[in-house]
Amino acid sequence: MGSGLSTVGPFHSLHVVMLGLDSAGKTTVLYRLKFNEFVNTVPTIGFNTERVRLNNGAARGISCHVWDVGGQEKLRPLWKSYSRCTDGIVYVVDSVDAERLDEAKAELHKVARLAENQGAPLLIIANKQDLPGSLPAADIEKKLALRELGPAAAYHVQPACAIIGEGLHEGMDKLYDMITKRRKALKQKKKR
Ligand SMILES: Nc1nc2c(ncn2[C@@H]2O[C@H](COP(=O)(O)OP(=O)(O)OP(=O)(O)O)[C@@H](O)[C@H]2O)c(=O)[nH]1
Ligand SMILES: [Mg+2]
Repeated sequence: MGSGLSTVGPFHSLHVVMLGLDSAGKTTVLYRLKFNEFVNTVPTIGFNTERVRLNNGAARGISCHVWDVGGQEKLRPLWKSYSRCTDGIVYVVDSVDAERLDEAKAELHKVARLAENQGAPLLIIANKQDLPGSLPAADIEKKLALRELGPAAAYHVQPACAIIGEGLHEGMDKLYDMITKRRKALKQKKKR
């Protein structure tokens, strides 16, 4: 896994873990980012991992090692070990599954509050925006109570559709930006 403080530059790789409830769309996101095409998925038992080349904004050309961990309830105890020392966390939410947003919130807060994840930038992917009745990003932000993660928590909520790939690279660019800002801040702190 990543050092959490690895040098970010064109010749270095980011390590990111992707979490979220079962069927949120994590594996669809992973293969969309990797192959730029829709891949029909089956529920993940264990994890998938791919190196992805980012292609948007300042993140263009950066290689990102993404770990996609199964979201079924029995697999969630694994999240802790996969998120340890990661550069950032991608949390995928099904924007039409309003009934399970409380559950999504509880699982997210559990992971974000782990001591080793304190300060790890968080990209929320508000997925399935193509479906009627999908909640907008602002509603997802409220329902997940992201502000309760504390004033220092860096996060961004990105509306997306993993089926066609809309919003994914924009979101990863935002995550990259948060990761580089955090790195700079930590460096400054060390100097003092
Ligand atoms: N309409 C729509 N369906 C999507 C989207 N993203 C994923 N899906 C569908 O949602 C279902 C679940 O997707 P997965 O990627 O397997 O979900 P997952 O989060 O990896 O699930 P687990 O592996 O069980 O944790 C699949 O049928 C996908 O095709 C989207 O943006 N829009
Ligand atoms: Mg999966």
